[in-house]
Amino acid sequence: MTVLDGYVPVIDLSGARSGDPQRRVEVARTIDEVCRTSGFLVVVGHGVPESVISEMYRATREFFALPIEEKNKLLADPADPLMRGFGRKGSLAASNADASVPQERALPDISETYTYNRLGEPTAVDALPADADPRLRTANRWPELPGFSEAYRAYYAAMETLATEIMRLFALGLNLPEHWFDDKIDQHMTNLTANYYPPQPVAPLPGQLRKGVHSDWGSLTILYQDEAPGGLQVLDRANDTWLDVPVVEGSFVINIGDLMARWTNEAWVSTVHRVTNPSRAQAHTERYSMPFFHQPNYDALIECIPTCTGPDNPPKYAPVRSGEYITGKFRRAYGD
Ligand SMILES: O=C(O)CCC(=O)C(=O)O
Ligand SMILES: [Fe+2]
Repeated sequence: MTVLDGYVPVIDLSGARSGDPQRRVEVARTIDEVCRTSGFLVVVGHGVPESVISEMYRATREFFALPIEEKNKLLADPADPLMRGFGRKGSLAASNADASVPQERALPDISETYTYNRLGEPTAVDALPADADPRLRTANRWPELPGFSEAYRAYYAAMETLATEIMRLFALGLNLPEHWFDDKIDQHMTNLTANYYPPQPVAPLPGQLRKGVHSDWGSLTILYQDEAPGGLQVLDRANDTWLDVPVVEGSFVINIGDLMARWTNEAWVSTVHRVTNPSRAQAHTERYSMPFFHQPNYDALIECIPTCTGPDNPPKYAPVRSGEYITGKFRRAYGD
C-alpha cells in the first residue's frame, strides 16, 4: 500500500480490493486515522475505468458551454427539495450552523451547477417511505446532448460501487462488521453535482469565492476535480491554515460530511473547505469539479454508531432520519 503522508494523504485502494483480508484491514485502519484528523484523503487504485470518467467530463463541458438560455431551460424547480437540474444561485456556506444566511446569500458562490439524483429516475419509485415528500421524486432534467444521460448514468453507477466499497472500509475502520452500512445505503439518495467555475473577467466582490467556506452534509463525498488555478482548499484546524488539496491524475478526493461526523459521535471530523478564485493574472481560466454527495437511504436512522460510544462518551446527538436531515440542509442553504 502506498500512502503519501500529509493532512490530505494519498491512499492506494488497490490493496483493499486485492482480496487479501489483511491488506483490507490495513487500508481501513489508515482511513480511520485520516477521518479522525482531516476527514480528507485522495484515493488512487479505485477501479473506476478511465473512460467512464472522461465521458462524464466531456459531457459536463459540453453542457456548461451551452448558451445560458439553454441551461436556464433546465433550471431546478424551486419546489424540488434536492435541486435537480441547472443550479439556482446560492451559497453552500449558508448551511453552516453559525452562518448568517442573508449575509451568505448576498455573496453567492461564483459557480454554476448541474445535479442528478437516482430518485428522479422512473425506476427508483420504491426508494422512499410513504411519509416522504413526494417532490423528492422530481424527474431529472436532461439536456438534449448526445450521450449526456448515458455518461451521467454510467458515472453515477461507478460512484455507487465505489461509495459502497468505501462505506465497507469505513465499517472495518470503525470496528464494525464489514457490511454494517449495506442495508442503510442500498436505497441511497445521492446527488451527483457538476460544478462549473467560469472565468472571472470582473473581479469578485470582497469575500466572494467560487465556493464559500462550508462542510459537506452527507456520509461521504467522492470528488473528481480537474487541474486548474483557483482550486480546492481545506482548513487545517490545528494550524489555522488553508491547504491546497493535491491534484493527482486519475484520483478522487474523498471527504466525510456532517452526517458521518454525527453518526460517529464526532470521532470523525467533517472538515470545512472552500474553492478559491484564480489570481487576476489567471482570471481567464475555468475549472470543473464533480462531487458525488453520498447520502444514506431516506429512512436510515442516523444514531450514534455502537463502537463510537461508551460509559464516558455518551451520544451527543438525537437520532435523525437521513432524508429529513439532508432536506433540512437544502432548505437552509437555498430555501425561501
Ligand atoms: O470544486 C471543488 O473542488 C469542491 C466543491 C465543493 O466543495 C462542493 O461542491 O461541495
Ligand atoms: Fe464541499
